[in-house]
Amino acid sequence: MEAEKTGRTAVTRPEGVEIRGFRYFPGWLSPEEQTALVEALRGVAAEAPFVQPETPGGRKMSVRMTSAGRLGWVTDRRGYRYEPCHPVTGRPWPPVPGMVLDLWRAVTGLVRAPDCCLVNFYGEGAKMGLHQDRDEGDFGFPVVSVSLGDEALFRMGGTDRADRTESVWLKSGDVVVMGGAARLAFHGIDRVRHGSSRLLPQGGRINLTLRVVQVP
Ligand SMILES: O=C(O)CCC(=O)C(=O)O
Ligand SMILES: [Fe+2]
Repeated sequence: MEAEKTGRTAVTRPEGVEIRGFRYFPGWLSPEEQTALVEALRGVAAEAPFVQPETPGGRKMSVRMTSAGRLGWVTDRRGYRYEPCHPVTGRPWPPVPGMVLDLWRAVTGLVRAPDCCLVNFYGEGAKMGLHQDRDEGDFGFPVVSVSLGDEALFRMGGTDRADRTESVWLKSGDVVVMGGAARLAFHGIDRVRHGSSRLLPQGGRINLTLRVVQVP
């Protein structure tokens, strides 16, 4: 167990377990940290409103998205890519909240900060199909995912779409690191148990995905 100084109190972080190369840290964030993070994300969404994007094939995604950081992940008819500005406001994305950068450093041990903090919002019935994260320029850096709010069934596979998969219910405060062999592993959210958490007053789930996009 690793104790980390957060200013007022020393927080004990879970060690994590390995599932098919994914590193899973149940309960990384305390309830107080989760509340503070939601507050910080309200600030992000006020500057960069959530949009319900379209896939390159023209289908509306069920998840709503926004980003923080130097680059934001977007999708529309022109394809999946990273952009320096919000697609509707045209303004640069707001900075990644400090506590998210702290989490990235603590869980990865990396000095290099992520370029993108993608914020996914799952309302009732939203899900995300099995996919790989492969729009980044360097797969040597891990992807870190943070879950807040309602529980979600997270499916983890291998680098081939047909590989066997294993699923866990991600809960509020859980962190998953996709690095090494799992960096290009298929993953997705099959379903969310709407109303299973009280973190968000109206229910729903927020997922943050932190990525290094462009090196250097
Ligand atoms: O919501 C999640 O837990 C996964 C999100 C994800 O895989 C992505 O945004 O690429
Ligand atoms: Fe992903």
